[in-house]
Amino acid sequence: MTAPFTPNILSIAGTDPTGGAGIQADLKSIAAGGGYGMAVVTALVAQNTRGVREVHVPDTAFLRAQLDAVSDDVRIDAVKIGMLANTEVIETVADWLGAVRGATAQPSFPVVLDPVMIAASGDPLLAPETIEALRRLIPLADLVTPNLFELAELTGEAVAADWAAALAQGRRLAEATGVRVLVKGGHLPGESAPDALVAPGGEVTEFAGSRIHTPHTHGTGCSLSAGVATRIARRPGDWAAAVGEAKAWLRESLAAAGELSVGGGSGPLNHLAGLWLRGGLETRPTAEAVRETWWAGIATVREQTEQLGFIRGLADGTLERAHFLEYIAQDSVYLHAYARVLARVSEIAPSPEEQAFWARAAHGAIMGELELHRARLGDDAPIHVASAAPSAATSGYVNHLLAASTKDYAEAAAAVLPCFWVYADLGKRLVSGAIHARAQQADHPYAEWIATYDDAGFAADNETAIGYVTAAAAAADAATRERMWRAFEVGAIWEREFFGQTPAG
Ligand SMILES: Nc1ncnc2c1ncn2[C@@H]1O[C@H](COP(=O)(O)OP(=O)(O)O)[C@@H](O)[C@H]1O
Ligand SMILES: Cc1ncc(COP(=O)(O)OP(=O)(O)O)c(N)n1
Repeated sequence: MTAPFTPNILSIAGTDPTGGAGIQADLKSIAAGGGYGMAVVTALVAQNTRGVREVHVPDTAFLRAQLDAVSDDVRIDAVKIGMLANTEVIETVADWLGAVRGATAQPSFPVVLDPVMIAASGDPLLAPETIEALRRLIPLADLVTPNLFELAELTGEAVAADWAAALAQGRRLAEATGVRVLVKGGHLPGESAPDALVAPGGEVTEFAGSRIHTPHTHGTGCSLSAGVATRIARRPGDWAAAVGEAKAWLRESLAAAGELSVGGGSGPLNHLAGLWLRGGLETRPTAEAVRETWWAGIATVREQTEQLGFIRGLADGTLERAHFLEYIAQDSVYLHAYARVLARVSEIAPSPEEQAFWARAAHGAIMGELELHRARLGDDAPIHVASAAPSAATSGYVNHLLAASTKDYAEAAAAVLPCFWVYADLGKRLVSGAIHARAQQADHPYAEWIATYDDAGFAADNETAIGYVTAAAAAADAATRERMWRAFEVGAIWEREFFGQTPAG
């Protein structure tokens, strides 16, 4: 699976410490649209949901330093410009755009300009004498997104009283500047809140929308423009799609604004409501993390298994043959049932690859292993060994597997995994002499049996089984993952009980 393209989106705007407008809103909007958000602050605004209290505009040399810090290091895929406060700020941003956009280090990127002038509360966010400088900035943008008041200021006309008048003003602005205009109808009276893209040639693409009845519209313009910048970076050139998708997202965020409880005035959008609804809040581990956690989770059981008299005796060669044969007999009984469970796992596997893998494992268990065991029993095996009744440990283990196999694929596959993983690990440690050096000597009484653990094919199958089960666990919801872990853990405990069932302990 290829990773989705995550565009780097830079917001150049003022702040809102309550998080509803300005840079704080932009970053949420960018994240909600699938972008990586970056922010250069033009002005620090002491505001909340009720209004603006104070504005502090830092030295523009520092503004330029922030802009350069970003462009000297990071590929910029789109820029959204919001509050610019005064002429000096506008000119600093214009100079920086002229210097970096299209330069070798920074290929051209789209610019969305939200010509912020006043907050919804009526407080000014741009010095009035600055309108002319803002008009000069527009040709550097690819899209300008004025609300009705800003449109009127930029065209030098009265505020449009209806949608037709707003569109006509938008056409005049687009023609005069040569830049496409997004005319926004959020401040229109009535039941509709339409928007329209107006191209410099006069072509209009309308985006209808009914009015959402909520007082919480703080930061809609900021959020929409940042959302369009994010989407145009993902789909270069398709402005209609970028606006359409951003508006759809804005509408669901506006509709969910009432779920928040932020301030006593006009509250913010619920920027991530749609994502939370569809994706939830749960963090899912990677398959690698599941592998690590589960293996560590059965560390004590694995250690106890390795300390069993049976395993120590098998390693150092002191295991009594009668106990060995008893184990082999129970293993044969177990493998009959295990093969059936593996066949069931294959039957309910979600992909043909997994289906084939588990079916092959079932075949291996019933054929290869049983043949091996028959051969291992030898002439001295008492008759009853070949047709042994299941012991308590064997029955317990088999019942656990059978019960899991009546559940879903996730739980069934997790239950059968310890028989791959614990067995393969124990075998590797036995063969390598890690449990006892004697296990590596050719005259070891169980040398031939120990050698069977050193099987590259089984080691590869073990990795495949771990891969399928941990991937299923990583993709599962928390409750299913917990059931899988329990099935796996209990399976590992039964592995220990199974190895420890002979009088060797
Ligand atoms: N009550 C509302 N219902 C539906 N959409 C709205 C509402 N208020 C604003 N919008 C939408 O929010 C976006 C911003 O519009 P607007 O409020 O006009 O700009 P600004 O926030 O810059 O003043 C537009 O897409 C507009 O259609
Ligand atoms: C720092 C800052 N920038 C812009 C605005 C205006 O945001 P807008 O999206 O137009 O929403 P309202 O505030 O008008 O509801 C702002 N308030 N602060």
